Amino acid sequence: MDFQPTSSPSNWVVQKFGGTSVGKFPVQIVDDIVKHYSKPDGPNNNVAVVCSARSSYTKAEGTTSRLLKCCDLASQESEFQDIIEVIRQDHIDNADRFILNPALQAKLVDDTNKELELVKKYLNASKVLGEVSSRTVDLVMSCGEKLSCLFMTALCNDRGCKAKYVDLSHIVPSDFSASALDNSFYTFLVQALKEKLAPFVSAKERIVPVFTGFFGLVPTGLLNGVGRGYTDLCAALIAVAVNADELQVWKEVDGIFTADPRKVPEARLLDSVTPEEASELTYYGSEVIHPFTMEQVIRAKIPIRIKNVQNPLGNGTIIYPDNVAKKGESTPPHPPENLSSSFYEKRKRGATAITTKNDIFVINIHSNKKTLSHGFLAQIFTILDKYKLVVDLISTSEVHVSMALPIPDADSLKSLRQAEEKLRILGSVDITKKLSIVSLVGKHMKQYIGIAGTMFTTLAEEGINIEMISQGANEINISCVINESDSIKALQCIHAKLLSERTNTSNQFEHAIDERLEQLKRLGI
Ligand SMILES: Nc1ncnc2c1ncn2[C@@H]1O[C@H](COP(=O)(O)OP(=O)(O)O)[C@@H](O)[C@H]1O
Ligand SMILES: N[C@@H](CC(=O)OP(=O)(O)O)C(=O)O
Repeated sequence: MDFQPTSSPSNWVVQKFGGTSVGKFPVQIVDDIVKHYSKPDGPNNNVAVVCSARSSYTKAEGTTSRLLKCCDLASQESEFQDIIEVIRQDHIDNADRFILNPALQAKLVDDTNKELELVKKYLNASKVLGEVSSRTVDLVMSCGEKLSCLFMTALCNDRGCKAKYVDLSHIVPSDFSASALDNSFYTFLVQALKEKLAPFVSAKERIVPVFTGFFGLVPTGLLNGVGRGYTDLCAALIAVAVNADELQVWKEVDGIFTADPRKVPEARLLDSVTPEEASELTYYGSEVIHPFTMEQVIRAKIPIRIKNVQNPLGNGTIIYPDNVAKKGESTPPHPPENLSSSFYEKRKRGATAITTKNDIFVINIHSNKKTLSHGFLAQIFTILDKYKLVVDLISTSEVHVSMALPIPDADSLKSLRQAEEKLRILGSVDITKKLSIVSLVGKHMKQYIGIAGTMFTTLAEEGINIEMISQGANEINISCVINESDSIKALQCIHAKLLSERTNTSNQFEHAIDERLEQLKRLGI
């Protein structure tokens, strides 16, 4: 993929707002963030906004989840109207509450009703067929981002910040022939987004484009191909298209912490993490940023900054590789260096963060030796693939396989039970539920001896039983599976041993000595 970014500043920042932020803090987003970043006596940037569908409280009860529930109901030929009414009422109450200008408010209510009528049409057609295609799911899902962005555009204009709604739900033409989400598809999207941005880039007057954080009907279906959290990827592609100086992902936390601050009050805010670390944290339970986001922006040398909507002046956390030059710099840092911490600061911490993921089941399969071991693994994965079951961790010997799988809902449990029946043909199967994965993540852990040992000894000292152990092939993740009821205790005790401020301070002596020894070595003493 060749985006050919220029190294000079473009004076554009792309700001992505998640669903719960739009739901809870819309006025702060407009007044303290969008207006602030674009004002002449402030950072004076051109701002492009990208929003996800609104959630008043949690993502699980948000608009996207509700729309997906409607798709489920339609596919079972059941009634979905009540949920559409809940979505309508929620958005209309919101318009009443926040939009003061009567004309803007009336237009917003009208646009909201029109979008929901369209969704009802798609769902009614699917209900008759008793089947909802992935294309229909995408069309229905896009309504969430449309409603949210219609509202945010109206709110910006209502509060004196000129903004224009940009609907991306048809950016991929229906006859587009790509069969996969590959580089050529992303190149096509970036080009199409450049065209959408062009009028804003060339405009004499500053107008904030508000992009629906939904980029159309992608080849494999957005939900299958990208999954929930797709707005991060959409924002990344917009950042690449405008060659932004920074992609800002605004959340309800100050940035990325050494652990979920809700579960570990001593968790520390990190200045910077690498894209690999951010991906691992997201895969293993800390929903930081969608893993597909990073590749797009980092190729174009655009740093990603995670920031808090409630604390806009905080520095946040930067996601950027520690061995790649930034936009505007010709050479990468040497020795490899995080953006704001020194080499020794980074070495000192070893592990970067810890995370847990609940709703895990472990399947143990002991081969009946009727197939050779290579056939044994191949058959297991064919069965799991058939039931769309994802394996988070695996540990194997020639005749025994243990796998940790996320089973977060009734549908995946049903698939697991169906797969179990087939797996029994291969050998004895036992399944343990209510487990949790604990993952210690850190790009620099491999330079240390004894981190895994400390992690597992700490769990043993707390009387926490380990069900399974696995170290990721990329060497930035050491994981184990424990009882879900122990997960908070495990997080807190490992954090205290390997990640707390106190641990780092006590390590300072050790590293001061290390540093001195290296100096002496350099001097040949
Ligand atoms: N290591 C971590 N650093 C920061 N937040 C974390 C971490 N692990 C888990 N979290 C949780 O992830 C959530 C992400 O922020 P939130 O604004 O709720 O997301 P969204 O933008 O998807 O709405 C926070 O509630 C936070 O408690
Ligand atoms: N609205 C979509 C896309 C998204 O990215 O959401 P959020 O930015 O709130 O995580 C979802 O719920 O998955």
